[in-house]
Amino acid sequence: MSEAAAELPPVPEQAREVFGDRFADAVRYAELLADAGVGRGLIGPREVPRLWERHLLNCAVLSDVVPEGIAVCDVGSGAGLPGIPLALARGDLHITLLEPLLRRTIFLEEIVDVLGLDNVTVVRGRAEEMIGYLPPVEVVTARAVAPLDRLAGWGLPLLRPHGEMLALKGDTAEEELKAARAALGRLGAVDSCVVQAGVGLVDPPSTVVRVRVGESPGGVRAAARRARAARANRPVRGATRRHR
Ligand SMILES: C[S@@+](CC[C@H](N)C(=O)[O-])C[C@H]1O[C@@H](n2cnc3c(N)ncnc32)[C@H](O)[C@@H]1O
Repeated sequence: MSEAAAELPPVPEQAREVFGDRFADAVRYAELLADAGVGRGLIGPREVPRLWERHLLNCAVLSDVVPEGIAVCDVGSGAGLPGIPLALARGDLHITLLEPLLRRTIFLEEIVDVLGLDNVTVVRGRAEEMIGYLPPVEVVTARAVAPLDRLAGWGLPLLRPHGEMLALKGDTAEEELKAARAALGRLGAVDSCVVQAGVGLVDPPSTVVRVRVGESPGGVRAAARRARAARANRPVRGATRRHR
């Protein structure tokens, strides 16, 4: 065990409730993050003592606001947050982990294999280049990827009509939403608000900016044109991999 992995705190009681029959896999994921994740520079060693509260549980409780049996795209998944905890908590979802950096997608592929996550696909690429290339999804998730207006420019065009983007944000969520409202409108958002997830389960609850698009997510055609041009100059790297 690495020095960082030795810092892993005891598993909190709520983890059993949140992860249900995938509890043991969630523990394994925490261990892999603390060990290989830190060793390969995908997560800071200082995060290890708070891996459960601040990362695994905080992300898994997104489950509260995700409908059943739908397709989700986690934009800028990094070491798998929030996509992996969500996939563990919710075997009914089909989750694509979208991440541009090769060493991160390699780690994600390994995690998917080790945990036997047959509801997860790893795709290497930048969100703005995937518009019109990835099948549209009902929900886009993201944490710590970009300010809300930029994130919306990448995430909303990946949605189906009436889909939602769920962005995990901190204390500045209301402020960010206020500042981004005009941009969201131009991108076809018809509703946006800040909600709490995991109330009574995690303390503090996770703060989620929820942005819903209408019948036709605005700017999709133009964004798809830009994405096609970007892909033509820089072909999509790596393969889309479906785990069954
Ligand atoms: C600060 S990390 C956050 C990772 C993870 N979501 C988390 O919360 O730990 C931001 C991630 O977004 C990815 N990223 C940056 N620009 C992106 C883009 N245009 N499309 C998709 N992912 C992007 C980066 O490669 C990186 O893995």
